[in-house]
Amino acid sequence: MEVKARAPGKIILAGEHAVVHGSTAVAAAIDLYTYVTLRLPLQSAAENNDRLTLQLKDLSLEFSWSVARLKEVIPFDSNTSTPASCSGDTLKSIAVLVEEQNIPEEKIWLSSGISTFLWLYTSIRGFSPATVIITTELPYGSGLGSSAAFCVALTSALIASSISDKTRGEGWCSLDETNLELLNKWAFEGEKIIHGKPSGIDNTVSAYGNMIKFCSGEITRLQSNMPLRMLITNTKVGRNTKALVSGVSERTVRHPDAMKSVFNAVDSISKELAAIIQSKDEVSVTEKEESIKELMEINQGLLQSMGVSHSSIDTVIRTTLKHKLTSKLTGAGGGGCVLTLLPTVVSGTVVDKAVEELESYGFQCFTASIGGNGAEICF
Ligand SMILES: Nc1ncnc2c1ncn2[C@@H]1O[C@H](COP(=O)(O)OP(=O)(O)OP(=O)(O)O)[C@@H](O)[C@H]1O
Ligand SMILES: C[C@@](O)(CCO)CC(=O)[O-]
Ligand SMILES: [Mg+2]
Repeated sequence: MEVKARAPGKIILAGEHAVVHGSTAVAAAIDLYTYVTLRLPLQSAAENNDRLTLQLKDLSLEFSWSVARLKEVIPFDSNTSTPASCSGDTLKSIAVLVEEQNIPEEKIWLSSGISTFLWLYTSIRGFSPATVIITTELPYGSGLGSSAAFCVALTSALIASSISDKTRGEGWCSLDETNLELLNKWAFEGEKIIHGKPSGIDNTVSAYGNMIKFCSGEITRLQSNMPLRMLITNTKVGRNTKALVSGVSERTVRHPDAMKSVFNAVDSISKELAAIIQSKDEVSVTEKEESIKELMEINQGLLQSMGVSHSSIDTVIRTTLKHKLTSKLTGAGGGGCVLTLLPTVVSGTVVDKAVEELESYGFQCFTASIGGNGAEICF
């Protein structure tokens, strides 16, 4: 039997990091996906194929464990109906299984993803043999939610494999609300292994799609009433969300009052941004874009004060400003991707010039459609 699933990456328009500390944030799905194919051997062939294999196709990497080895190392404390957190001890056991795979040193950043794979797979499907094939259109560790898309696509495929009513040949279809809620909870548990202390915004927007306002786990789906075009620039500076999130927490411990004010300011920015995007007033698109530009500028300043910007991000901001375009980092920062608002009045020539200059620094620029579908499955 074969099941496929896909889940989108995301951009955060306002509120990253502060959202971990209870502020509001606004995020939208983008049309770049992570795909998972789950192949289960036929019952009769299962005894001859007793391995769990993970293929990361884009990286030409394959990892494989015998089911007997998994049973030997992972304590069986899973329960398929209620998502639970991976305990520190289980994570240590899983780390042994990951180490045995001798991941190439230059790809060692994959370890947390592979641990997450083993945790989610064995928790949801137990110790059954399978081959799981993963491909992605998202850059790894760049602020576009590659970790969340990975967790959401994987849990979608795992949950879909146990759905009895499999309507075949109908192309991509969404999951029902109950399964969406379930897979989002599992994906959040997976994100905890990768991010340490995630807010849950990335897995939620990847699971549900569209554009959302998110605050302390509460989701409001936003209906955009204006065109919103963003240029995405990948600085290609590698970074790690877990380290950046913990850096902000440490700063908050050192300066609680100052950081509280920063988080409150971000909360106001996200709420104002959500209101502008949804507003049906007579205010012109140009005026709305001017307000969004200013909010992005203030948000970037506050991200700077949280210590999560980077010289490569500053270069993108300075370069786009030369062309009168406003930018802010998106996701965890520290390098990764930067968003630049492309107002409706801006000509293609201006954008082309800005892109040419950005690419001359070795950055990669692209656009993506904003606010599309969330997780989908296909039989
Ligand atoms: N397709 C994938 N296959 C395996 N592991 C993945 C995949 N995508 C992401 N990961 C794991 O997620 C890690 C990157 O997650 P991280 O949260 O640091 O960045 P991001 O999710 O791309 O950015 P952000 O969290 O800022 O949106 C990788 O180091 C890897 O462990
Ligand atoms: C930096 C952060 O706010 C967003 C990463 O895309 C972390 C999180 O919310 O989990
Ligand atoms: Mg992430």
